[in-house]
Amino acid sequence: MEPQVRSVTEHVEHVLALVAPLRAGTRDLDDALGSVLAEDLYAAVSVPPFDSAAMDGYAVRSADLPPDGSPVTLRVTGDVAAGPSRLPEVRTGQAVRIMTGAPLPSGADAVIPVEHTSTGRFVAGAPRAEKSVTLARRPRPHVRSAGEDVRQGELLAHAGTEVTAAQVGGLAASGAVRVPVRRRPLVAVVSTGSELVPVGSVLGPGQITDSNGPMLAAAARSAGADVVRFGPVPDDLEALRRTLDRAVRAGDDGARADLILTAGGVSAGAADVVREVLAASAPGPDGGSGATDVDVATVAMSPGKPQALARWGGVPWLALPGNPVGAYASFELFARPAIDRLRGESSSGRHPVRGVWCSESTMSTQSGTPRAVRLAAATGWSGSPGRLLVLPVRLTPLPESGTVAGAGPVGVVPAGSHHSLSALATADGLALVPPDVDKVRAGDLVRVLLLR
Ligand SMILES: Nc1nc2c(c(=O)[nH]1)N[C@H]1C(S)=C(S)[C@@H](COP(=O)(O)OP(=O)(O)OC[C@H]3O[C@@H](n4cnc5c(N)ncnc54)[C@H](O)[C@@H]3O)O[C@H]1N2
Ligand code: MOO
Repeated sequence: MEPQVRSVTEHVEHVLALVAPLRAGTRDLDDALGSVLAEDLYAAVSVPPFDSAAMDGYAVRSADLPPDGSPVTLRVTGDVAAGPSRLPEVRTGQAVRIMTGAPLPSGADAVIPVEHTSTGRFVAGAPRAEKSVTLARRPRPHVRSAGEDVRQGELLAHAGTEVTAAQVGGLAASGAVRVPVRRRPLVAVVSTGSELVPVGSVLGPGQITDSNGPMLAAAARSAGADVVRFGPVPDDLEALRRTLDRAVRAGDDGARADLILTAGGVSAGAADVVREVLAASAPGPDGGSGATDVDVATVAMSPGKPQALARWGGVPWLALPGNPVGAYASFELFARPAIDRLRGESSSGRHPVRGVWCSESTMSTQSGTPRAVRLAAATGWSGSPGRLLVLPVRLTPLPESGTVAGAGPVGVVPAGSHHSLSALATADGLALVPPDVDKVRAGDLVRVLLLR
């Protein structure tokens, strides 16, 4: 099974072909935060639903106020607070006390803020004492018209976008109760390698802590997935097959996973057991699932070169390399887009790398997906000719006299080597340097995938 040599963009296409959006259902608005809308949402009611006061003050008829701005004294005939059951009417020569957000009584067409009247201010909790008020016409009526903010039937949110906290407010005000969303994908994360021990174990000779498992699980959660973690699994064919069979049924009551992510064992080593399992794609002796749609690739990126895709027991499987920075870079470039697609996010064309080659837009604003921005390099560094270099970088202030057109006040410097876990841990972003760039010079604009 010779690996296919391909670009990052080509590999993304293969990844996206492996997964399809999950079934849509509905969810209470209170539980919808972070879910992706399965349909466009329209306002069920207008906001505000009625004409209302934009200030605490007096509701008046503007026909009673002299156009030249001279003061007039009106009889105060009633109160209207926010959320009243009965509305007084404002007749000629009358004014009614009104609080911000309260419905405008019939007859009135303007609100005069209390601080611009003879009353001066309202005392919280004190009943109305004033019999009359002296006030004058103001430049603005301080009335919010019904539907001024949102009109009933107006498009509020697009299918394929993630529900944000701010959006929950708008949706609630516009009458949303249950919203059409897709469920969270269930991702099984499997670490492989006989040298690995779980977090918290005392290290024996030659052993290291499994850091990819917790890292990929956290990354998948940050992408909006539920996660079940397996391993670390030793480099043993049958142990890996058994774990993959369990991963297929990772959910509560054996519900199927939507995606399997493995880390490690995918290159050319004698103990690269993932490659071995993929090569022996028939079901195992114990009747396990077996791999189908096997696709082993050498992707033109650094780190993260060896990759494989398959299905195990029908579940899409992304086999990522073991080197921690390569595993993380692979997550951002391949696994996150796969999770986005399962969630029904309309992120195609906004992929941080596909975007580089497919459009001239400089920023991806897709919610849930780290944003790709263009920032100036504050120092120079070497590229990785023929491969996309994924380099952990830190943000740094640029010198005042920036000479680069389009550069902001912030630039980037390498956080360390592209193989260093400490560089990744301290990075603010990943610089994505295209394969045709052999040297990045100070001042060059580079695409950066922001991580925080
Ligand atoms: N002869 C060749 N050797 C290698 C090639 C190659 O093309 N020819 N490619 C190299 C590249 S590039 C990478 S990347 C690695 C990827 O190899 P694997 O995916 O098989 O990863 P492992 O060998 O299992 O591990 C690599 C490295 O990462 C450490 N690791 C693995 N899993 C974890 C984990 N869960 N937590 C922390 N660290 C982990 C592992 O100990 C190794 O040091 O292959 C190169 N070799
Ligand atoms: O692809 Mo490997 O992750 O270059 O080190």
